[in-house]
Amino acid sequence: MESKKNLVESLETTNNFMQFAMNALRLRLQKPVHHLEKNLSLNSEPEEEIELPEISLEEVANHDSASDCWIVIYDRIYDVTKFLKLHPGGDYVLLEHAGRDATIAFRGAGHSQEALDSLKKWLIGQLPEKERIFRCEKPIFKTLLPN
Ligand code: HEM
Repeated sequence: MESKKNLVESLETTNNFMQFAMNALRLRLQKPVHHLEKNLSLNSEPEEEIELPEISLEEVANHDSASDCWIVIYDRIYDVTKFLKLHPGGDYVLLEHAGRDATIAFRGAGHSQEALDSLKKWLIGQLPEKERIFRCEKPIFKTLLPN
């Protein structure tokens, strides 16, 4: 009887310990992930908060031609009109996305770090908070965001 009681006690202790360990692990996992989410970018330097003018998708859609070409990449707006003829991937891939979101195509093309850095040159604004899907509280994914 005594040994049964001991066994039950020991099982309870083990159970408590396992719960404690699981909670500790959960906390341990939460911390770095949260930290990473905040700072994830291809550059090693932490992302700076940039004050950019807000431009809606409706406004972006007005700039959809070779003489006036805006595209959206990771919730930011780029005026690529002057870049069309310079783009190593050709102007047509940019024109296909004129006035629209080009993030998936941009990501799919597997651009280099240099290409990601060069985005800044054409940056003119960002989507309003409610239209963002990457740089927002519950993004689709947070990896590979350019600064
Ligand atoms: C402002 C936006 C963009 C910038 C600054 C940019 C920049 C560049 C750069 C610098 C390269 C040379 C290779 C590299 O360094 O990765 C490149 C290649 C390429 N880009 Fe873009 N790109 C932009 C948007 C896009 C978009 C929206 C697409 C859509 C599919 C695209 C498709 C390609 C492809 C297919 C290549 C490979 C060309 C080849 O190797 O023959 N790019 N881009």
